[in-house]
Amino acid sequence: MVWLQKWAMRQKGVLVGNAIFSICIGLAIIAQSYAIVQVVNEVFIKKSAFSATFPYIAVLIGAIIIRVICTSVNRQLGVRLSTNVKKHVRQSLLKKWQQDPLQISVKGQTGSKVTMLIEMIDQLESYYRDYVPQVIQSMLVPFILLIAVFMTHIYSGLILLCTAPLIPVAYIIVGLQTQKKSERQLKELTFFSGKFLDLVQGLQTLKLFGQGKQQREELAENNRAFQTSTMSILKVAFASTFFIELVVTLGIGLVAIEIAYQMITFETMTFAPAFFILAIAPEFYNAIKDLGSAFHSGRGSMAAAEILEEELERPIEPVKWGTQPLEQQPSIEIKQGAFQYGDAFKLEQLNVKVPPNSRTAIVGPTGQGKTTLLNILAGVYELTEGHVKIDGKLRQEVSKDAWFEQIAYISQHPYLFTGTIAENIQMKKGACDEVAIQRAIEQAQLGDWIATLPNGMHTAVGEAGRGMSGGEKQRLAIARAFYKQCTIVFFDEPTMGLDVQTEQLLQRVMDELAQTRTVITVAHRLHTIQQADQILLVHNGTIEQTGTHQELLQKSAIYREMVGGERHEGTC
Ligand SMILES: Nc1ncnc2c1ncn2[C@@H]1O[C@H](COP(=O)(O)OP(=O)(O)OP(=O)(O)O)[C@@H](O)[C@H]1O
Repeated sequence: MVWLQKWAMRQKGVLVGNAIFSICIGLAIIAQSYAIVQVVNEVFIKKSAFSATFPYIAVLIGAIIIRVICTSVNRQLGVRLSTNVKKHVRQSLLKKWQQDPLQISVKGQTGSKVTMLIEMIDQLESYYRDYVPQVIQSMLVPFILLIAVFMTHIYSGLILLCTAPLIPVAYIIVGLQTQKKSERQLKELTFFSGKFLDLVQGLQTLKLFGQGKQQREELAENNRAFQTSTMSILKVAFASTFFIELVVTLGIGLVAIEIAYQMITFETMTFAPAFFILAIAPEFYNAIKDLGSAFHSGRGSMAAAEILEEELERPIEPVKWGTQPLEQQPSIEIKQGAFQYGDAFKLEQLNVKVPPNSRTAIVGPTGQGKTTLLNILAGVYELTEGHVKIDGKLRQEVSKDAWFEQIAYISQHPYLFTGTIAENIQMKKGACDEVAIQRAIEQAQLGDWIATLPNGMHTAVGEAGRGMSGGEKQRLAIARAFYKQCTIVFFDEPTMGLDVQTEQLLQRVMDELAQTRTVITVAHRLHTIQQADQILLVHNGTIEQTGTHQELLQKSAIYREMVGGERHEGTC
């Protein structure tokens, strides 16, 4: 709530406009009621000529026009408020994610991020478009009407004053009851959207593993849970509407009885003020009641706000960069480094030296932090302790652009964009340097395969590389590294899925890449490991051993075990 208000307060001009037009609405209601009362008074009580009512009819028409215009302007101001706030929240979220897009992209579901950026921010709309303008209107209009009633007849004013708070009380009770439910509903929606996107992306894998039916049932179950929580919120909302209507009817009834006593029994009131109060009373309650419908939609925004606030406040540790250029193929060094994913997993006592133009293999049992170490070296993650040096300089002194110009990163599942093979290699759309791309294709040993394609390097690859084998995708990613003329290659070697021929082909390509470049590989294959100048054995949350293949065979039992497994099974 405070977070939502904070964003609204940044739009002071719109809020002041809302207040001014709300005061105008209050005054227009008084003028409208006064004019109606005077018309009836002139025609039925005073029995005047109809022409005597003309000035009041003019006031009545004027008041109605002003009321309609002010209400419409207030709505437009609400739309402007919500558009401005949504734009600013979206910008803040993007700005936060841009602090370290690499880190953000490797963490969490893509679907959840998309839901957060689009649907969740859209859910803020009802709070700013309906709720905030209505709160301002529902505070000012009843206040103005109450003053008018008090000035006309004090006891009627007191009845309105005593019964009116019951309406907000009902809303508060409903709000408290629905808060937890709407938070749960939103979490279910986020989970549902994320899961749906994941299922669509992984449809082929699920079908191949015969998991289609089970996933369909799970999705239906999530859908039912979302439906149930929506219905339980609606139930509370309907019950509250009944209670509020009861309060309004009783309030107007009490005012009417009191006025009747004043007019008939005590004869202390004439027709005109009595009718004026009766005309104002429903307007008074309606102005407070309108808050209700806006309040319900406002509550939905609060749950979204909580999730967005949490995301915006969540600290991220962006990798720190500086401005110094890199003039040569740099060395990389980690000194006394430590890294932690929340409380879950920790790597510590990291000490690594990677000289230029050397081959480093990162090995270790599964889940020990090999990819994490590769990501630290590549500048995807920041150390929580210690420091990284590039070319002898602290990483926070080196220019980020200079670093990313030097490196290529080949992950286990390289992403291929919609576009041609050439566009995928040069990593941008449009005209390309065909000679350089052809050279990279040949170096990545993709030439024969591309020659069989109808449009050669200009053949389109489908979204996410559909239509290409795992080995072809890997080689296309390697072609990117050749084309880029990088000096350091980070490679997360695929653990499985490549046939022996493709594997040998990849090895030859990697050997060629390594001739003039620094290559740092998460290695699973004996060939890669044996070729390395140094091997980092990641185990028990640290780099347990460093050395060549022969040295590690002598020093480490776990290494001997892993390499022994490789001889039999093909991978470590
Ligand atoms: N973004 C993340 N947030 C929290 N924990 C993570 C994250 N990424 C990885 N982990 C955890 O950190 C540990 C190390 O993961 P990492 O991928 O570096 O291991 P690995 O040795 O490369 O594994 P594998 O050989 O199976 O690829 C694992 O326990 C993993 O579950």
